[in-house]
Amino acid sequence: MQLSLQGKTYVVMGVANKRSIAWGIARALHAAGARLIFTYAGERFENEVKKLVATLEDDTALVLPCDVTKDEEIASCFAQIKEQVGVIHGLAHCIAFANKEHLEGEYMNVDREGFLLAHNISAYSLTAVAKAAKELMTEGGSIVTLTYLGGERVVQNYNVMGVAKASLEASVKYLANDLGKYGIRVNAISAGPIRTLSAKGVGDFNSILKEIEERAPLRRTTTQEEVGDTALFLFSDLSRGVTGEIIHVDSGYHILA
Ligand SMILES: CCCCCCc1ccc(Oc2ccc(Oc3cccc(O)n3)cc2)c(O)c1
Repeated sequence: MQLSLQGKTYVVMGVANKRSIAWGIARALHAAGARLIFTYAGERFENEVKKLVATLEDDTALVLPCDVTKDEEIASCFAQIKEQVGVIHGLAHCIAFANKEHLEGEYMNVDREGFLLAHNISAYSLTAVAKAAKELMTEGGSIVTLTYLGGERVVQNYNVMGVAKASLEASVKYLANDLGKYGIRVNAISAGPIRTLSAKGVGDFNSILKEIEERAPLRRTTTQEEVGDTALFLFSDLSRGVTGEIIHVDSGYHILA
């Protein structure tokens, strides 16, 4: 058993820039020899993603648009992937969104539209892409998504994103149950806070980084590379017995009261 992904193909959804966790995952998979397909949502990310992918010097990589709020975009994206590569061995789902004004202050300020938007993009999208990816994972495979402690217990300001992450984490388990018989595993990485473009949308982000450096068992914050390495484990055969699991890569912070 080993960590090599030579001859395998993975879809990485959600790279926005070089600080994205998705990019940390992509670099780990690339280093292990995987072929990568990237999807992004919104024209504004296309150039940034293509520039980043070019640095991998892998001309087999593909970059496709995929707005996960539209079923027809998911269908056409995976139809293109099927046409170009045929079989995939896994998918990294690094997609979430909530309106910024609902990511500070009181949770119950959220309205119906904001609640549904957060759940549509941050929770349902995993189920939607898993359904499409399953058809291409004819040799089995592994699906990994990203979650955060605020989905397990109250973290001030995380608010509706926490409620959506609770839904995402339950989805991981129900999808693991459905897909196990097809040889497909479904897991989540619960990452400690990392200064990404997304993190800019959450209120009082800086104070939580400081608290982690002072109190987390490892006395330091989480890095993109650490998350990438755990994702590599979850995509490799070394984790062949693991499914429906949430692995915390957070310097141990989640064990504290
Ligand atoms: C108060 C909690 C501090 C730690 C938050 C760690 C974290 C950082 C970023 C995370 O990912 C998102 C993704 C989208 C998101 O919604 C956004 C992001 C930017 C602008 C905007 O309008 N919405 C908020 C967080 C995430 O799920 C968790």
